[in-house]
Amino acid sequence: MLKQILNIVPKKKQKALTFFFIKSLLLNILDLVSIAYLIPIITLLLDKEKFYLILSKIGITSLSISDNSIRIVILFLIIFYIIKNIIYIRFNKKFFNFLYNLSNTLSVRAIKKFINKDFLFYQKQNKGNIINIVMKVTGDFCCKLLHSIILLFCEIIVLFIVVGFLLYFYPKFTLIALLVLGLFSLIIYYKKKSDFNIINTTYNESQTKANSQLINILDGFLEIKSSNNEEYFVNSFDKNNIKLNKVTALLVSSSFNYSKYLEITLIICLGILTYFSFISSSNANIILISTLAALGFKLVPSLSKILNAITHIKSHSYTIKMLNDIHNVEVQKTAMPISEFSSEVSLKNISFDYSVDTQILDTINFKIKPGDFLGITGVSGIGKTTFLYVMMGLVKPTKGKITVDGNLLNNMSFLQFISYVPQQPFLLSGTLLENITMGQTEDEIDYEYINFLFEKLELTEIVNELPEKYLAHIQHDSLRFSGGQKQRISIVRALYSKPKLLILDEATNQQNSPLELRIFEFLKEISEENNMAILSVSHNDNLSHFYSETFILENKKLILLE
Ligand SMILES: Nc1ncnc2c1ncn2[C@@H]1O[C@H](COP(=O)(O)OP(=O)(O)OP(=O)(O)O)[C@@H](O)[C@H]1O
Repeated sequence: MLKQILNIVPKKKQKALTFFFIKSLLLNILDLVSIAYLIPIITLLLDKEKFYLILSKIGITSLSISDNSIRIVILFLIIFYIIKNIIYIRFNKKFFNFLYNLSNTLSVRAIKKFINKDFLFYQKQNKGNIINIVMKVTGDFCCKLLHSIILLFCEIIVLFIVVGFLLYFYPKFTLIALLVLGLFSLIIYYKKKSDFNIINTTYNESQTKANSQLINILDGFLEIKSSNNEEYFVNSFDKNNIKLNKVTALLVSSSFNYSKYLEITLIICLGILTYFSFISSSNANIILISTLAALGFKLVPSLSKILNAITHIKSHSYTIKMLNDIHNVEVQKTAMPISEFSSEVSLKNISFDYSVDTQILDTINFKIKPGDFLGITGVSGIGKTTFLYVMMGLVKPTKGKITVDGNLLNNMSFLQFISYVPQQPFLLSGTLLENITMGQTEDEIDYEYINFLFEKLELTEIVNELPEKYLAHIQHDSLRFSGGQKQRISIVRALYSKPKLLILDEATNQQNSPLELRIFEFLKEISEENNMAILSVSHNDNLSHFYSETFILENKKLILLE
């Protein structure tokens, strides 16, 4: 298990983790030392005479302690405690800062892994699961699992020291206490074992399901409304969310209650000890009682921390499996410096299937050159979008090769000189401007060109009506813009990056006919001016006069229409 955990923690952070472990251990030992100091002081304060008597028994006879020295010792003790606690506070601050920082590093890796994987991987992903990994699993792994493992090791070492000390001075009592506490811990462990498994599996499964149900509700608002069955969707969310909250309650209450169970056990031990007076020398009793009282301060929290740590480790072990391959970020490298697309993109004998028994494209040959305006048509579901995915470098053809300006495309990655406008326009959550400029800084933004494109796509009036203009905030899937307006905003976004090849996948099908024609007029104009190629997939025959060549996709083949 430790090996798997270390595989998840980046190498650079492993060193820091070891450092925090050592520091935590030293602080725990310092804590113990502070308690060891407390024992003679309590004894001294309770009964000075007996303290001398005990000292004489261990051979110290010449020591005389004045009230003044006691005051100094107490002052020293107070200062020692304050310093120790300040060091502890600073350590905790740094340690949690480190753990949450590590959690963030892992979340970013998880996102990178998602965004850098190939398109087919992306299509298969359950968004609820991705959100779970990025927002919860990484946090649970660092702040619950890793933290608990470090605590567990430190506390076990401290416990060994305490038990060793007790065994040396009070073997009989310690053995009985060990027996009672050991038995108690075993009972607790077996009683809670099934709970740990339930918590672990519930966190593993129900969080993803609850997230998915929530996404359904957020994204499917209108669909759910029209089904008139809101109750069903809320209940589906509730069913998983309640499971999560139940196990969290179990986990939190266990954490709180361990120390209470331990206190009961300790009190019983102390009671038995006092009642039967295990040791013959009455002088030593006061030392023993004060030792136990002082150790009780350390022992109870220490044991309670151990039980807590075990609970958290067992309950969050699911995170290891989920983050197992987090570092396998396959950044999709381009096999060649992406060519400028100065002469042609060529597809030779391309075949493609999503699975063995469903071939979509069969031995297709196709070429597009700068300045071309080509059209593709074909019945619904025949594979037009799939063909575009292959052409853009998003999915790897099963057979055949793609070349750009004669250079073979080896590794699949989105070809940078292409802008793609999909059937369903997607507006990001952000301002209208951010939706166009897609991450450009203020200095880089070409407002003049944006104004020009908005004008040509007949969006200027719409923007002018918005109080915040280009800075109007959009929620994704917002109904603030109509379907047609969203499509036009998507076309502006695609053109703004000045692509060499514009791919339109039924990108204007929500426009009224005259507007669609005007958009195509403009596209033809801009294509001629900038030598930009356009490949348009559409069912609309009225657009065919814009194309120099029209193809039809049928029976898995791309055929040129004469
Ligand atoms: N990721 C995928 N896994 C398996 N099959 C898929 C996948 N994506 C698409 N398909 C299937 O491939 C076929 C072609 O789909 P595609 O979207 O390319 O058709 P299309 O011609 O663009 O359709 P439309 O005109 O309706 O948009 C469909 O039968 C579809 O179900």
